[in-house]
Amino acid sequence: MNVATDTPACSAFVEQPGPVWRRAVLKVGSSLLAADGGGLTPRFALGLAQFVSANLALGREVVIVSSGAVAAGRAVLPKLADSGAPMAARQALAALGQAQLIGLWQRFFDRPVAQVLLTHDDLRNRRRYLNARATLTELLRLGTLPVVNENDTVSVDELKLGDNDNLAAIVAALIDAEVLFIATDIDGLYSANPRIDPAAQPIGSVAAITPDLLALAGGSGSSVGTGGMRTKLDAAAKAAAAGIETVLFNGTSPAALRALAHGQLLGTRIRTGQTRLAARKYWLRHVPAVAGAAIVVDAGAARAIGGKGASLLPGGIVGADGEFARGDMVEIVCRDDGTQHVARGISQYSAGDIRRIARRHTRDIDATLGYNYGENVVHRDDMVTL
Ligand SMILES: Nc1ncnc2c1ncn2[C@@H]1O[C@H](COP(=O)(O)OP(=O)(O)O)[C@@H](O)[C@H]1O
Ligand SMILES: N[C@@H](CCC(=O)OP(=O)(O)O)C(=O)O
Repeated sequence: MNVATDTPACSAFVEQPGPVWRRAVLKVGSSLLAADGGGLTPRFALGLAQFVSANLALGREVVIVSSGAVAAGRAVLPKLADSGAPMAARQALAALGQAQLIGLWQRFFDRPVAQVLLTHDDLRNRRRYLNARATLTELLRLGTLPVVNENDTVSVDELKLGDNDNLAAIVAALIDAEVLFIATDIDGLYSANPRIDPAAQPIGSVAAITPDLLALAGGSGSSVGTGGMRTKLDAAAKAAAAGIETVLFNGTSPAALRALAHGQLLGTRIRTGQTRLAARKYWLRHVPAVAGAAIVVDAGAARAIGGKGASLLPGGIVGADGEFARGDMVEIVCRDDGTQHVARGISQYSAGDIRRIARRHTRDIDATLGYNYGENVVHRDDMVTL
């Protein structure tokens, strides 16, 4: 197997302490997986897989967001890559390459690799967002390694996320990760694209993603990459808004991988100071609730939510006002002693379902509805008290 050599620019970055984390997303770009310009190669994937394995062995959880399906597909059917139907051809290439991509990752791990393909709609629609979150969380609980990609085969241009840097940031927020690691073919963020400007200076840490900073970021440096540094900074901004730190490092560099293995970092840390909890609570406090929608609870549930920060279970629910869907933001009110606004949060069940399971034990949800989305009608992480 080829051993990657450090790129000269790597020495420009100074080693610094890396983040402390328990759950992370690792985004791996096509530039690393199809590095030789042909199909997929294990050349750099192996080092990244070792990084993942070492962390899994420490009890940490990792979701990989992996690009490379289109590049892999191109190698399977080179003629298709040059044919005249770009959209359908790209989608066909993604379908061909995706199987190879999962095969590549599975080679490195004893634990099962789970393929998760997401579309823009899955992440926009709150119900599907919650379903994607539930599936990914379950896959982690089961000890599998989820490998996520955009479902390029069904996403047409207008509906595409388009780049996996942003998809990875959304997935990081979705699973409540502490860190988004973006492995790419360059050592980190520079003051300009160093492939074009040899005077470009390394930027080891970023505390705010400003328009000036975004202006430094150029496009992709390879024939297989999408978006270049710009989409990475957009992704870092998205992650930061959810209180998640982003780390950019060179997945081709043994020195960068060595540093990570020792809890250090050679690359760029993007931390804006927003904590995850503060970001989530801010969002929960400010996203509009469905007009006229409320879950009505009894005084005991109101006390448990307000005093102990408990999740809301069906047993403490009296009823539901208005109409809302699973995934909607709703008020939680108590009318036992006048009307008291207790909290607001994301309901795991629709208004109709809640009316049917109100006052029942959690174990009866399945028998009552014929399905269940878990015992919590509103999970405490999805709720802010008022
Ligand atoms: N300011 C910058 N700092 C570092 N890299 C930059 C900058 N501007 C543009 N780039 C380019 O971004 C590329 C990485 O993005 P990309 O090719 O999309 O890779 P990936 O496939 O890993 O997503 C680098 O190889 C580099 O050419
Ligand atoms: N979903 C596409 C990758 C899109 C993308 O963002 O690529 P990259 O810039 O290499 O991370 C694929 O698997 O080919």
